[in-house]
Amino acid sequence: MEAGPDFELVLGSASPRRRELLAGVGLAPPVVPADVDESVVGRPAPEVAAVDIARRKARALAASRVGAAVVVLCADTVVGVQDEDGWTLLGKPSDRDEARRMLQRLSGSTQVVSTGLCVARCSDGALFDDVESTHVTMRPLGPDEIDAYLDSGEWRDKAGAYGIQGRADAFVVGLSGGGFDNVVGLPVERALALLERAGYRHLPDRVHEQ
Ligand SMILES: Cc1cn([C@H]2C[C@H](O)[C@@H](COP(=O)(O)OP(=O)(O)OP(=O)(O)O)O2)c(=O)[nH]c1=O
Repeated sequence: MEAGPDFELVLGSASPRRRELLAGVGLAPPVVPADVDESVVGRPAPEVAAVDIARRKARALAASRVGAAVVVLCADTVVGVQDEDGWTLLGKPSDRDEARRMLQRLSGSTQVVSTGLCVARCSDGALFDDVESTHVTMRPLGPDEIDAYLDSGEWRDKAGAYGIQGRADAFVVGLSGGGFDNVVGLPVERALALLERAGYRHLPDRVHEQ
């Protein structure tokens, strides 16, 4: 017999992609976005920054639910490119010009897309985190192609100014080391495993079968 509280799940994210990915495995939790400072200090590796920001989101949402039988799942997706000076992290572009610069930087290179996960168990304040990283290689993009992509508007609200789940799929020539779902914003199997660690019981059956 399972012991412990029967936790309610809350998705701490405004991202429609995360909601859809969870819905794909039969989970439709209520959504409560976290509003936190997503800035990073120095030049951390993308997996470090992604977990750090996901933890900030989870802590912020747990703070108003102290002692409740609730687990809050938060995530953060960061695109990182590395050169001789270290990592440059690309978050969500603030405007079209920044989106253009990001796409020019990503053109013809391999980037690391990391999604950090953090589950806050509000009953006792425990935090559980994990991260997945996917290497994404883009072919060289011409200026006209970048302009056409910017016209589509798909760059908005997406780390690195592109969505692999849309037209930018045509830019990608290689994917390794992690999942497609991770690039879209939520490594689903990893998120389910983390929820299980936190004591959430209402997971899709296949998690328990592993
Ligand atoms: C690289 C990439 C990112 N993205 C998205 C996933 C995330 O929604 C977004 C990165 O921003 P995040 O700050 O991780 O998430 P968010 O602001 O959308 O939502 P919240 O903070 O409330 O959880 O970029 C794609 O949809 N496709 C892609 O190919």
